[in-house]
Amino acid sequence: MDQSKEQRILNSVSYNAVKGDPESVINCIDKYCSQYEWAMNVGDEKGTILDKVVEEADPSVALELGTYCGYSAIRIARLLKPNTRLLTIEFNPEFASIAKEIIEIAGLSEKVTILEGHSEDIIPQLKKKYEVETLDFVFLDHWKERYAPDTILLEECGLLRKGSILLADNIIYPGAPEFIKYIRSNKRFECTSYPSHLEYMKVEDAMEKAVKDPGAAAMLF
Ligand SMILES: Nc1ncnc2c1ncn2CCCCCNC(=O)c1cc(-c2ccc(F)cc2)cc(O)c1O
Ligand SMILES: [Mg+2]
Repeated sequence: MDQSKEQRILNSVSYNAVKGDPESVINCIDKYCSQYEWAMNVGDEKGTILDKVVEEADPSVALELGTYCGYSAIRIARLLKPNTRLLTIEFNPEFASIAKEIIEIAGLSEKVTILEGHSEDIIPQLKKKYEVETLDFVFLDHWKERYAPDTILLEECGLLRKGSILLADNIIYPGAPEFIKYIRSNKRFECTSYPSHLEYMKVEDAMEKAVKDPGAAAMLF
């Protein structure tokens, strides 16, 4: 049976990347996906925005929705401090298994836990089953029509605190209009748009940052 594109990405990382070096894994995936086969990794241009927001959040517990091949999980986890962790939810079992191997090659398996299943099923389990109190940072990069309902679900499950930072990919392309409508009209979130481009393409895209109750967090210190 022919290999999948995701398996070919893993082959390229396994052959070309330096084991234990997250930067070399990131560069290898970006090189492969810009030169040979486009794939829906966040990419280097939007990845730089992701890096800056992760550094701003300096999370103890981070959540990613939509692991895919693990590219953004590696970008996030490589910036995390000791004794902090990233939980990432992936619905597609093949993607989850490929991501696990690529994250292992990057040497970040200790910091990243891949949870296989639907975000709407796993989010309600985070507190009890995965010992999460609240989430400091959430990266939304799964089905675009799930961004809004899953943000509401995170709230309902008491997983967001004052100052929790959400960052959403693909606001322009493929687009997440319901999420933008919801989050920008919600007074409890302070939103910022970061114009960019679709990964590996000249197509316009953007990321949206939403900070929960920012003022309140600031008043605490
Ligand atoms: N309920 C759940 N829970 C967890 N995972 C779940 C889920 N439900 C689904 N999934 C699994 C995620 C499915 C992939 C999500 N990402 C995308 O769909 C995506 C697509 C493009 C794209 C752009 C131009 C094109 F021409 C074609 C595609 C770019 C991106 O950056 C993307 O993130
Ligand atoms: Mg995306």
